[in-house]
Amino acid sequence: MSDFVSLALVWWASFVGSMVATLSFVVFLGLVYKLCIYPEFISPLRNLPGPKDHHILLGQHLNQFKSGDPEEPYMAWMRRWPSQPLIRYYEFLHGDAVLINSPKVYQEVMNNHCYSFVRSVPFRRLIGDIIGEGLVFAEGDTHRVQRRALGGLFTKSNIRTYVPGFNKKAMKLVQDVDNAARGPGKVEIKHLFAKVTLDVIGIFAFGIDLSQFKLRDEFVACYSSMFDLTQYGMLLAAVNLVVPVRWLPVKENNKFMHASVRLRQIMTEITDRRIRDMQDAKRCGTLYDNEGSLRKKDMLTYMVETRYMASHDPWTKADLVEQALNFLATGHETTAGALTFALHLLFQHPRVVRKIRAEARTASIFAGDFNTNDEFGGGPSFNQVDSLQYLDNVLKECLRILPPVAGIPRVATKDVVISGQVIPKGTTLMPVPAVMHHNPAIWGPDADEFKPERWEKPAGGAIDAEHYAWVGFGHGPRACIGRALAELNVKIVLLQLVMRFDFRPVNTGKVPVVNPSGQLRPRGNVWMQVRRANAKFGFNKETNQYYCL
Ligand code: HEM
Repeated sequence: MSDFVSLALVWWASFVGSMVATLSFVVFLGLVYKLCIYPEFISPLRNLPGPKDHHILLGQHLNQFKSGDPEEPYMAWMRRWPSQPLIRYYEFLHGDAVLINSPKVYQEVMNNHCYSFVRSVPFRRLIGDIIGEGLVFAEGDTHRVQRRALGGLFTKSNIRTYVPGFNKKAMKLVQDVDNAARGPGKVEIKHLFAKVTLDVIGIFAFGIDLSQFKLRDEFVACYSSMFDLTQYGMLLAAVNLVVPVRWLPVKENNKFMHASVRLRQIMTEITDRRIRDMQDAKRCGTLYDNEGSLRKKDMLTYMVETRYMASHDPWTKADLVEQALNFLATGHETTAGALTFALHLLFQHPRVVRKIRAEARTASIFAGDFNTNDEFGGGPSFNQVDSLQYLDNVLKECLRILPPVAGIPRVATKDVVISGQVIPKGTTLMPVPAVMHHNPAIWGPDADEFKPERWEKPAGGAIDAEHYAWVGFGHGPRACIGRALAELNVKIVLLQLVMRFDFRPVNTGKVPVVNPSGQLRPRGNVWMQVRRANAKFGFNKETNQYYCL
């Protein structure tokens, strides 16, 4: 009997041993195929140009993390192959990825074949907890339905109705900056802009003055915990792109998850209260005005009425919370980034500042002494802001030089042919706005220079023809839904500040940014010296325009 048992044990051990050996051999063969044979000899992308300095397992993830800037490696590849529309690189375990490097490819991916691609898993891991499961992560038909449901809120004609509220918030900002101008003479703009853009989103999306309820400061603190990462926090975020590690009980993760939970708590409270108030108002017959329109016009009220209270296919309360979080994050972070980079850039180009002031003066937007008799009144009207062509060019140029969105990767859900090239299912396509915006093959040898005048080219010039070369707000069915709101907000705030103050960056040159990140977020504070402007205006009778000295 004991002989039989030991025989059986020996047999079992050798069986397990040979199974392990076979399995290891199969895994080894699989890895050889995945890491060498498929990418080098079989992948339809094998003949595309691209960098070869990747890590054998981590692909370009390691170089991207080490570069210290979410755009830097892509920019280097664009500079090396400026005329190649597609540049191939590797992700984790030699997963195929392609950088979009021409307006035509951008158009085909983001417009013509938009729904053949979905957001990538690493991108969802990077920001999903922060921005919520709303429109940004909806796919296919769900995306089409949500976009249709919300699109009407973002039209220019609706946005213009918010101008008085936005002006009020911009004036509050002016007061804060003026306190700094009369006091320490310097001001930290990143957090100041985060506050004003949150205030604006509060009015537009929730019909609430967030600053009054002290919610704004709590939101700023939550976003700061999630975005302003320490070196170790950035390392965790980078590892999390490849393997999920948010569950690890370390300080950085706890801080991140605490902020994520708190954001949802606050938003759930706001949504709960709004639903209750609207149900009460409906019972009392006060939900609508005499014309049958909702009395409150903000986005949350609209979503509760049209989607939560809908009899057909309603959204749940959790859906509303995720959508609201989506707009809170996408709306304020990008706009605050745009403002921070624009102000920093503008005041390194005094000539541009003078032209903005002269144009505003010509459009009768005056900067008076706001402590006594403020000629701005409540601020410029929508039509006044809309008429400022030079300011519009400046904004386009700011967003060209420093686009706040660093890049949102897509993954092909089936084989797609783009620009004659087969893109196999599962390939990551990477649109990086800065890559499109700095390519000398598209913009010419002065691609890196800040020149708002380049937008004055007559219609039909190179830039018009290359519509998809400027992608600050994206294009196609997934283009930025908040563009009109963002442009108006940035222009109003910039005008108010540029007309009243002279700034000077404490540190000139490139602002260091957080990495990894889907957006360009300054790392640390951004300080500017500030004093009240003493701009002098003159009037040119020949051109019938003001000029600024
Ligand atoms: C200067 C400020 C802004 C910039 C530069 C910007 C840029 C962008 C870009 C480039 C995209 C397209 C991303 C892609 O490739 O898929 C996008 C999408 C989006 N943006 Fe903005 N954005 C700004 C402000 C806003 C504002 C104010 C809101 C809302 C209040 C907003 C809401 C969204 C949403 C929801 C999407 C996803 C749209 C979809 O997938 O259908 N953004 N934004």
